[in-house]
Amino acid sequence: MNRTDRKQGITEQAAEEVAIPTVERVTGRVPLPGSKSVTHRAFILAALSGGESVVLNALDAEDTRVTASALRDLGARVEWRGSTVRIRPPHELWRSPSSPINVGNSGTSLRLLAGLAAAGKGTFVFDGTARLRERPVGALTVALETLGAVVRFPLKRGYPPVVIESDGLCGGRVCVDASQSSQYLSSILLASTKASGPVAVSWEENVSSFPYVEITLQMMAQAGLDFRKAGPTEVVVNAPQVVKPFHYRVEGDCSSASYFWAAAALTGGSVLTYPVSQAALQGDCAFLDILSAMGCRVDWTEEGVCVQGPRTLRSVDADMNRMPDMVPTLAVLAACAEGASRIRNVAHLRIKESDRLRAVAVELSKLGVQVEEGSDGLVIQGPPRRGATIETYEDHRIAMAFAVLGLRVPGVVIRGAATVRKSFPEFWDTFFGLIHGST
Ligand SMILES: O=C(O)C1=C[C@@H](OP(=O)(O)O)[C@@H](O)[C@H](O)C1
Ligand SMILES: C=C(OP(=O)(O)O)C(=O)O
Repeated sequence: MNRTDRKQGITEQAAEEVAIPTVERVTGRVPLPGSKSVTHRAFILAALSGGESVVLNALDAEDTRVTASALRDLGARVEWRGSTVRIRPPHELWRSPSSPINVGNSGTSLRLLAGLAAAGKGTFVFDGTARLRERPVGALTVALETLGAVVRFPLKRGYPPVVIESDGLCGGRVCVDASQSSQYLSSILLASTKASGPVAVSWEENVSSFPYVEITLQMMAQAGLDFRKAGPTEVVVNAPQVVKPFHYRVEGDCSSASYFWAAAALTGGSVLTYPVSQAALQGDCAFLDILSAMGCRVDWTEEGVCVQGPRTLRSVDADMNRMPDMVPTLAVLAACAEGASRIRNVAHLRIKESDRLRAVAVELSKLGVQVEEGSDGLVIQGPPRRGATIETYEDHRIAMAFAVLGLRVPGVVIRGAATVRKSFPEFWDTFFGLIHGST
């Protein structure tokens, strides 16, 4: 792909290989798509409502389309116009689709929808890509069984395809093992609102990615659902409840913003991402604290947040358990920082779209960066010494993070670039728009 092609719009051409030009300083403004996590939850809360709800600024990407189409399979009416989505759940309980519900490689869709379906009556089968079949769901189904569902795994115990037979969930007590994924706990919390009686949902302290559970609880509260904290690791959800139909505006996606913050950080430039506010629900906004620790200047404005990169990035030692999706972004910054950086406590990165610890380690090594791969983290010591063609393992976050690194390292080519469609279909247009306006 040459520069002229790039100007004509990468996304339309679904380019598989994209060469990244180096840029002196990246400066500019970047409009953000709606948050993926908030969009998934807004759709599911709409499906729990008693009439038509409207979701504004919804993220239109592969994964949120997966959730929308699964809700259709379950009998909801979903009308998508631009970034406005109208959802009306069926009058009766969820219907059992005649064929498996295909959730692609969207872990959030699989886990949140499995709970939602189990709250209905019938037989529900969830399946997806080859990679999804390697992403576990067993601890969630154990919790659903505690609440009365019957679960089968036709291929491999604990992994999709998963068959859920349910006659509705009962009330009671359930302890969720969310050490592999917070999505199990989010799923049980949402599904519990449809149980036949109140559900005391508890968890161990080792929940991974806990801020996503906080998004779930905050959005349940915004939707008017009744629940109370019964201790540091327990919430009692009142049930059965119906959400009042609502209009909801989705905030900008902080995880998508991170690539542009990183572009400023790596090039000593300055990028404003908007709309996003300090009151954002997403835990990934805390990535800004890490950028500050690395020497960036972070300024919140009325519109959004501006990141300005330093002359030299400082290394960090960071526990990234609470924001796993930010690890590829942090890894490429660490590769250009002074000294060795350590990324800790993210074993759950091995069960994402790719094994992200392995993918980051292998691809950084190709660039001549020294990387030590541990069972649950990485030690990274730059600088990158050469360009290379980067494999993306069908993982959108590997594609976007290494594109940013290419702004500093001559000769980086991203192979499998179209994978960004999972969470950010306009990524390449936004990225090249920004760098063409920069020096
Ligand atoms: O609930 C969510 O919206 C998500 C939770 C996180 O997954 P895990 O809890 O499995 O780490 C995150 O990685 C994913 O991108 C979105
Ligand atoms: C892990 C991710 O998503 P999911 O778990 O929904 O597939 C992600 O977007 O990085």
